[in-house]
Amino acid sequence: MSEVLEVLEVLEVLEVDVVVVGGGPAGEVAAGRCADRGLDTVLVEQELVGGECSYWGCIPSKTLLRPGDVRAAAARVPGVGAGAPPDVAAVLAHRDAMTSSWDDVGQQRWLADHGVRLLRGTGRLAGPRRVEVAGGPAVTARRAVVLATGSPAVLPPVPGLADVRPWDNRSATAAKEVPRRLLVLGGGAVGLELAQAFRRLGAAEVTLVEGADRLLAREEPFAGDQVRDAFEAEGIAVRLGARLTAVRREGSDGPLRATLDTGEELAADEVLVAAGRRPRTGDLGLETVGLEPGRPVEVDDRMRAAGVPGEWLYAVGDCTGLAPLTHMGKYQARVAADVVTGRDTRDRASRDAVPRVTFTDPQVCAVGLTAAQARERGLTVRVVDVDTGEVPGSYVLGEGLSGTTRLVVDDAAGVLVGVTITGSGVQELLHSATVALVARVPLADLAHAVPSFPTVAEVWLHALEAAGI
Ligand SMILES: Cc1cc2nc3c(=O)[nH]c(=O)nc-3n(C[C@H](O)[C@H](O)[C@H](O)COP(=O)(O)OP(=O)(O)OC[C@H]3O[C@@H](n4cnc5c(N)ncnc54)[C@H](O)[C@@H]3O)c2cc1C
Ligand SMILES: NC(=O)c1ccc[n+]([C@@H]2O[C@H](COP(=O)([O-])OP(=O)(O)OC[C@H]3O[C@@H](n4cnc5c(N)ncnc54)[C@H](O)[C@@H]3O)[C@@H](O)[C@H]2O)c1
Repeated sequence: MSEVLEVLEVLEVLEVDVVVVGGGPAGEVAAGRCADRGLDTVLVEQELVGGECSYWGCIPSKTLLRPGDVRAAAARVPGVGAGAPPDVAAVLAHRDAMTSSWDDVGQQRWLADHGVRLLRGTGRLAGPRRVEVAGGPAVTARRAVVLATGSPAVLPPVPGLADVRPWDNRSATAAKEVPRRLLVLGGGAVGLELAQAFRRLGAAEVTLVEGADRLLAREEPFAGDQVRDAFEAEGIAVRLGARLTAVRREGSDGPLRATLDTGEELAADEVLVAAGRRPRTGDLGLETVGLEPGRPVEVDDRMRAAGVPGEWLYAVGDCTGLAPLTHMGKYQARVAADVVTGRDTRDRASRDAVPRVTFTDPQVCAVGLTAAQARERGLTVRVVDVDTGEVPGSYVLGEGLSGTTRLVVDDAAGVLVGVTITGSGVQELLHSATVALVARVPLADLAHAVPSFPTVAEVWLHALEAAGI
């Protein structure tokens, strides 16, 4: 691998079939699939191959949540109990192992195994089909350039916030210790997962501030309500419809003092900003191909950038602004690579069939549209709700498990357009809903997909019965 890099670095101009800019999950998959199909492919990455997900996103956050999840699950089983509090040093050491201590040698090996050449540096478009790499060669793509530059965290313009060394997802997921008092700004997936992870790892005070009037504002309203109830029950304070108006730190290393627009004053040791993401397209040379820097790269259903003639520019993952999730970026990358390699594939999922799991306890799993989103699109839908906990499969997992399973039914078409499942440890149930939705399985046929006894999947039986099937 290093030999290849050295060769690439001495060349000033390189011509290949495909250049992928950004080696997160989306870029890696795009590059790997193009190379697997025989295209000469270069991947340009300025930091670590593996991107946000592997080092500061999905993997460390799920690793930090896992000890609390296991203890909560054990606490629900009579005669077992939660056991001793987690050994934080061991948990953090495991997190380090799961992120390969922020070293991408394993990912480099993966690229090499697939025949992808890695070019380390910042890539920038320089007109059609051309990518300049800072400190390296300019690369011309005979067939395609794929943008996969991801998204950094947004820092809201709260007076004082930028000066108090706020945590973002990177500082939080790479934390060396658990703060005693943590203030979390934002009640989306990042804020919720990390608030619960740190609380369950021993943070004495966690306060979460959300500007909207509910948590997980894009999901069914009951989902955010159930998470809030669970958070408050385990000592996480939740402030809804509230905004930070000022933050300051006492001395250079002292505690934080935050003021909310409600007048409430909060003290904390760290503040985690989890207020959303923006596409990393500000300094990517988009203007050299007629696109606006800083905006999401809009794509069609072949993942081709809209408004760029010649069908050579593609975008996948968070930088498209479509569905900022690893699995969706990887899906879009498979579509893009298929199109680049001459297959007739279109994106059928990124707008209407996005599966999503917020890994809190209770988890919030959803695919497709909420009832409100379906109605906004002019669909006439019916909502069917049943209790996720009221099945024998749930009783045997432990006591007190509850949640809601909601089907959003389009009766005219006889299919589901949305499913939400809340409950503890229900993540693996979601894919059954995704299959039903994407394949547009008629509701009448779903009655013949028999869930095993005693599994939580029997909630499908109850839901279909409630739907009159
Ligand atoms: C705390 C947290 C938890 C998350 N948990 C989940 C989860 O459980 N499940 C899930 O599906 N999603 C999760 N996500 C979202 C997920 O991390 C992102 O959707 C995913 O990483 C996006 O992949 P990507 O390849 O588009 O971009 P990224 O992962 O951001 O990768 C982009 C890469 O491009 C590189 N790059 C950028 N610009 C350039 C340039 N000009 N030249 C060269 N290289 C460049 C960057 O260095 C980076 O490596 C989480 C996010 C966060 C913050
Ligand atoms: N489990 C998962 O799959 C997972 C986990 C983490 C992140 N992600 C992905 O990453 C994306 C980004 O997550 P996120 O949680 O950072 O963003 P988000 O957009 O989902 O949520 C941000 C929240 O912060 C609130 N907010 C913004 N500015 C605020 C302010 N000044 N004061 C108070 N509240 C404010 C917003 O109302 C919103 O509810 C998500 O959309 C998701 O796709 C996924």
